[in-house]
Amino acid sequence: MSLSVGTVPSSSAMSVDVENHTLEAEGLNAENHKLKKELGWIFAFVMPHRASVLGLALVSVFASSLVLVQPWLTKELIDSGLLAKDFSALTHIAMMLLGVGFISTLISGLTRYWHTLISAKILFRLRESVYRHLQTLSPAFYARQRLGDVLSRVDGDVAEIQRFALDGIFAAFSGVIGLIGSVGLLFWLNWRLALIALILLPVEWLYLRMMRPRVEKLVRKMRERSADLSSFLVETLGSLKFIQTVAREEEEARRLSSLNRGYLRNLLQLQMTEFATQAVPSTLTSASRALVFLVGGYWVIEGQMALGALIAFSTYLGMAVGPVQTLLGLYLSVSRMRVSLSRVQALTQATADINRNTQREVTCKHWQGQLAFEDVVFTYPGSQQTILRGANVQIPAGSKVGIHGPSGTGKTTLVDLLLRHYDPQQGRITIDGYDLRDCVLADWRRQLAVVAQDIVLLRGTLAENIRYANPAASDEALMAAVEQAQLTELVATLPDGIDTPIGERGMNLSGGQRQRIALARALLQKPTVLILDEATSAVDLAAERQVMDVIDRQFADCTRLVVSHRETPLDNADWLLTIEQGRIVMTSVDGGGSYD
Ligand SMILES: Nc1ncnc2c1ncn2[C@@H]1O[C@H](COP(=O)(O)OP(=O)(O)OP(=O)(O)O)[C@@H](O)[C@H]1O
Repeated sequence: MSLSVGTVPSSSAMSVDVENHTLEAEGLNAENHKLKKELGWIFAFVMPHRASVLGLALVSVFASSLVLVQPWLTKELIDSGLLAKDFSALTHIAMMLLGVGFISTLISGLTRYWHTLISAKILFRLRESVYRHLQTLSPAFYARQRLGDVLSRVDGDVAEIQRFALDGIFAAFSGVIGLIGSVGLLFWLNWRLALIALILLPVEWLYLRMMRPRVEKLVRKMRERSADLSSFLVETLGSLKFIQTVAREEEEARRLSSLNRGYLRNLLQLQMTEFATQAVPSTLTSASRALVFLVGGYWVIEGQMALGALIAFSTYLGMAVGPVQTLLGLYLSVSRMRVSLSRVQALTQATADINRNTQREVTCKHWQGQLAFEDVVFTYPGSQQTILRGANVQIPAGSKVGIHGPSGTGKTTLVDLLLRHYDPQQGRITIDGYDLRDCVLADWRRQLAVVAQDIVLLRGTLAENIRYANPAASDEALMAAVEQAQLTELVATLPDGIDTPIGERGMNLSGGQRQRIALARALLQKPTVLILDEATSAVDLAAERQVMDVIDRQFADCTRLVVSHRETPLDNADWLLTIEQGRIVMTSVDGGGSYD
């Protein structure tokens, strides 16, 4: 697997720091050709919305052009109103100015809504694409990569890109046009008219004060939504191996879409409230401008004020300040966006350890459960240590195989190869004679139930957790699984029975209870192959005996692979399997022979 975002050994703070610098340096050192590639990548997400983006750009050009109408109105005001000494024309043009201000405000509200909608859609498409990619990566990626860092890229950096798309590009658009329009109109200021222009300022200030708590409330709500999103990502990405095992990637991606929709609703609400907060002051500014023309125009007619001063004042008031500030702010946004773009794209360049696309697409639903390793050679990507060196074994369907032996010989590696978290470099692993690489991945993984030492429980009710690998299971099947896994007593003690939320990661349950939940889940899944990987190591011998009795009884028809250092789980095994110097040795418990 190649990963360009760097790796972080968890034990050393110093190396974490070094890795962070490497990550940042990579983002900052993005050269021109890289930027081109990155922009090309982002363009793919913009393309589906090209018609909206084009429409939005045109509306923005129109809105910016409206600003330029004002000098023209000024000219009309001088020629037709002041020089002609026509007070009614003067009033008429002042009303037109007010109208232009009003239309501009309306258009900017519309474009803000439109900007938010389009940029959010692009952002979510981008985020969902990155998330789907992360779902395909193997456990080795998450063992090397800090989850928080992944999260900050998927969340914060993607948001930074959106912020740029939302505020930056279109602000630059109107800023440049506004600046070009206003450059020729900068003249002198008139202090008396300035006072008149500022007369509505206290009203604007009072209004902003009134609106502030409302905006704050919405921003807080927004942050909570954002925290929900982060929690979802941390929870599911942290449990991805399990989610892959039960082939629920699609459902998780859909949950993300639904969170995104909630986020979008809040985002639009916030944006519109912020818009309303700014719209009133800006309308009042337009009114001030009209007042300036009325009073200033009157003074000019009365000979109390120079005509040039009035023109300079009005144009300065309307156009000079905003665009310059916008463009300066944009300068900083571009560099922030560039770093974020490169950080996000680096995630998508991490490649999976297996090829998910099969040539033959074997989808048989009625596996017998005969497993075979044929000349399997396997080394972890990036590792020097070869774990399997030409391993051969045939595991008969429906047999119970105890896998034991010294630590670190590769027992868990065998399980991960069966689950296709990795593929062997040489040889093949088969189910009923079919190469696992020819089976549809999700189909194959649904045939395997794994009960490991760390039981994965997700936020939700007990019933939802038991149903996780088989959400379509009937209530009767669910209750039967509960009974077979000896969970009836626990269900009776819970306040809402099987519908009681069991909390994040099942914190309030004992090891034995968690194990039984995992068993009930496996029972409901009706697997072809059951894998127990040190599943009972956290409970005492009596509980272990009980759990193993349930397993031997309820999964008698499944091919059972039991990885354990203890003896009880291996009782009643048909075969015992060990890995010795990269080769698999399997001996019959009856002394009937061995397989190497
Ligand atoms: N992602 C990985 N990258 C590189 N090496 C790994 C990785 N995972 C495991 N290993 C190494 O592969 C070897 C076999 O590990 P594995 O977990 O399969 O052993 P095990 O027999 O299950 O051990 P235990 O009995 O302690 O659970 C070990 O030396 C381990 O350090």
